[in-house]
Amino acid sequence: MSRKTGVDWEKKAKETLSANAFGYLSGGSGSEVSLSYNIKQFDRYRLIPRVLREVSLTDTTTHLFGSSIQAPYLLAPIGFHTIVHEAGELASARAADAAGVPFIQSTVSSYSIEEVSEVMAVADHYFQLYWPSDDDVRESFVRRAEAAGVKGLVITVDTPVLGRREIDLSHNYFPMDEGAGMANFLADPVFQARYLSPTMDSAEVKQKIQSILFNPSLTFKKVQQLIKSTSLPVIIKGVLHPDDAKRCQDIGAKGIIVSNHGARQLDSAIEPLEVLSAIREKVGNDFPLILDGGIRRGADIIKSLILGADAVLVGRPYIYGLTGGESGVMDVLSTLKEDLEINLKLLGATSILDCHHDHLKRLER
Ligand SMILES: Cc1cc2nc3c(=O)[nH]c(=O)nc-3n(C[C@H](O)[C@H](O)[C@H](O)COP(=O)(O)O)c2cc1C
Ligand SMILES: O=C(O)C(=O)c1ccccc1
Repeated sequence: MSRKTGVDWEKKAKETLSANAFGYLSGGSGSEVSLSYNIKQFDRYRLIPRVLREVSLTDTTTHLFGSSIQAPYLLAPIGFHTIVHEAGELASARAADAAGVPFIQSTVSSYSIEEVSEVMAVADHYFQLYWPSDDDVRESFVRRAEAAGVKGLVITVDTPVLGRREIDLSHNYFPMDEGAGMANFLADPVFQARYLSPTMDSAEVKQKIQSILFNPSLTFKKVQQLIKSTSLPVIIKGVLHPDDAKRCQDIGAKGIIVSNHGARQLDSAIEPLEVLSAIREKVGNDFPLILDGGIRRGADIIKSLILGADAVLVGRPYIYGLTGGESGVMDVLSTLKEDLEINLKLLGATSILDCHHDHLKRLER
């Protein structure tokens, strides 16, 4: 990835983190075709500005799931933040809170749902669920998220198994080996009672977590049952086919995240922007769609919004920023906001609602 937001946090991450940790963060699956196309997807479109529009004031705020957010992006769920900085998710969540944009906490976070929820005062806190293959642990995670007051559940469905990431295989690296990503399990009463014993060493604990982390037998039906059983809105992450998007809508999901998991799951998975319009057409105008993968600049956000997204997720840029702790993440978020504001003005728009199809052209080549 060659594009940067503000300070070159990617370079800083590469220089300061171990090759193993940086490889894990930056890498994709298989031949990494999707990884490069996630960045290039935005270049197939050009923006057509309109002039003389009085753009001295620009408003980047929008509404998502009933909340006002300061800019149309959220921090993507990323596991294992303490491999980057000891303050981990607490720093990222505080930075999101300061920027007034939501933070989506991963199941494999290094601080628990309860600890992250404590540090978020203003912005929305979402919990991303990797559906454990043990139903009682899953149930316990959902009840804890409800009790902690999270805004919604994000269920990731593109990970029945982990994608094959050659960089990690070549390093024999798994971030849990650094003690990261286990907090939600270690703090869970059901997990503790069922899987932990005082004589266990850390290798055994990790093995227990990994043995239940993913669930290849998940179906629409099971997700529908969960939707019915919780008071929280459920958003489904990792959908790329319009018919799947429609099924998510039909089973009661409140929105979906159009995503190829930052090109880390299916090798050669299609770029999210390529399927966005068809998904929007299928689900209608009133169903929230969030796009992620390769968002690096304000113009990428504008193109996503024009093609049908209500908001986007930002992944790697902020996790690289976390090498500078909370202020590093804040720097990434404020640079992105500034870039979005400047580009809205240059487009001739005073708000994100002003971004329309007549501002966009898809290139033939
Ligand atoms: C290091 C890393 C860890 C990730 N961990 C998770 C995770 O725990 N849960 C999840 O749903 N997605 C996870 N993702 C995927 C992101 O939520 C998001 O889809 C992706 O990073 C977006 O692409 P971008 O990094 O190009 O912005 C992870 C991505 C990265 C880079
Ligand atoms: O790295 C990832 O993308 C990811 O989602 C993950 C989750 C759990 C274990 C390992 C990787």
